[in-house]
Amino acid sequence: MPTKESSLSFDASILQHRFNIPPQFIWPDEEKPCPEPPPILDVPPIDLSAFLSKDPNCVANATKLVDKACRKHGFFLVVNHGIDMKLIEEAHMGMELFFKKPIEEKEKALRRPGEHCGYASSFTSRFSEKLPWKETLSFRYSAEEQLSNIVQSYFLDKLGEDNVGFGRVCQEYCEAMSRLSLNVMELLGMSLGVGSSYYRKFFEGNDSIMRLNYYPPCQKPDLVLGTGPHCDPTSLTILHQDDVGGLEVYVDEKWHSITPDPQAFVVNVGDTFMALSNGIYKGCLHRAVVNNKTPRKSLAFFLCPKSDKIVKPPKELVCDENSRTYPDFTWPTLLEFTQKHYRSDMKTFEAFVSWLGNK
Ligand SMILES: C=C1C[C@]23C[C@H]1CC[C@H]2[C@]1(C)CCC[C@@](C)(C(=O)O)[C@H]1[C@@H]3C(=O)O
Ligand SMILES: O=C(O)CCC(=O)C(=O)O
Ligand SMILES: [Fe+2]
Repeated sequence: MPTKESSLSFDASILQHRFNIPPQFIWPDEEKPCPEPPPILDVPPIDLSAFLSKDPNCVANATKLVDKACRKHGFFLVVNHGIDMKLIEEAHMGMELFFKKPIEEKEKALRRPGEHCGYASSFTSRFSEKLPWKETLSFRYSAEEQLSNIVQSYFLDKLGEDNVGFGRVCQEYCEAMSRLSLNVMELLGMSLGVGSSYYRKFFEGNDSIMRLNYYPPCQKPDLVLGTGPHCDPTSLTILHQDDVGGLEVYVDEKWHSITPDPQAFVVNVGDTFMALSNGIYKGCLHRAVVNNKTPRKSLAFFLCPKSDKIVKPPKELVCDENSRTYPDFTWPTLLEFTQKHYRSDMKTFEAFVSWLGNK
């Protein structure tokens, strides 16, 4: 994990107008964006309220669609989710205002080496090549009662009074995402045949990560990537993208785009849930491309278990035909691996398992 300090700071307000892209941002030919717009992935929207109504036909339909999607690529859309559109719009507006602030103000929350929270501008001090064309702000959310104001306190402490209003919006947004995640965990539990409460209980006290992604325009969008190809090492990602487009998923040996739908959340399985399902459901490969005209924003809620939870599949999913696929681990160990030892990509979990074995 290269951590040498780089003199280059990704001041989006400057870089987005440059035609000569610094080489650190240029990806190798085999990883560059597709020369032509990729095909659209046909992802069936899952009606979450219908599933939660417990109507047998709705439950059967939702679990069938989720099971097929998660065995194949780990992505699905959730609609009729019950999250207030006003809250989503407030989060996007707050993000727009935050990332337009002067870099000196954003860097009050600068991510420190080895930590996952904070503001980062394309990780210039973290990686020395294939830099992502994005700014991010990441912070911790906990569903535990005694940490019920952790998000707003983070904004006040790191970014000051001016940002406390946005901190309140992010606090409410994370609470809504936590509720939504637990409902999706009921759906995944039913789809895997272990019942609606198994995974819901596992994530009740979740200790998750919220990430705001801001992708400035780039004058040479075919040379760079907003976010490089990867599987999320976390358990479940609930992502809301704006209407610009740029999220791509690797399915059937080729990249596909996910059409933006403001009424929908994109949900994807991460490596940790892959382990919780004993490899039955797959974490899937995805990335984000940028364009030369419009900034793109996405809100990514990464559901993670409490630090003391042992990640292992329920016994119902372990049998002679499907023996244990991965060793027991805790999420903080995998998180530390991604922050201090390995840059997450499409092979993170494989690298983590061998690193664990050699510890
Ligand atoms: C635990 C995490 C590490 C990353 C943020 C969350 C889940 C996704 C990971 C990430 C986005 C995968 C691509 C590489 C990465 C470095 C990035 O582009 O931001 C990853 C995040 C991280 O390590 O900060
Ligand atoms: O911005 C997007 O659409 C994808 C971002 C992503 O994959 C991530 O932050 O893990
Ligand atoms: Fe991701």
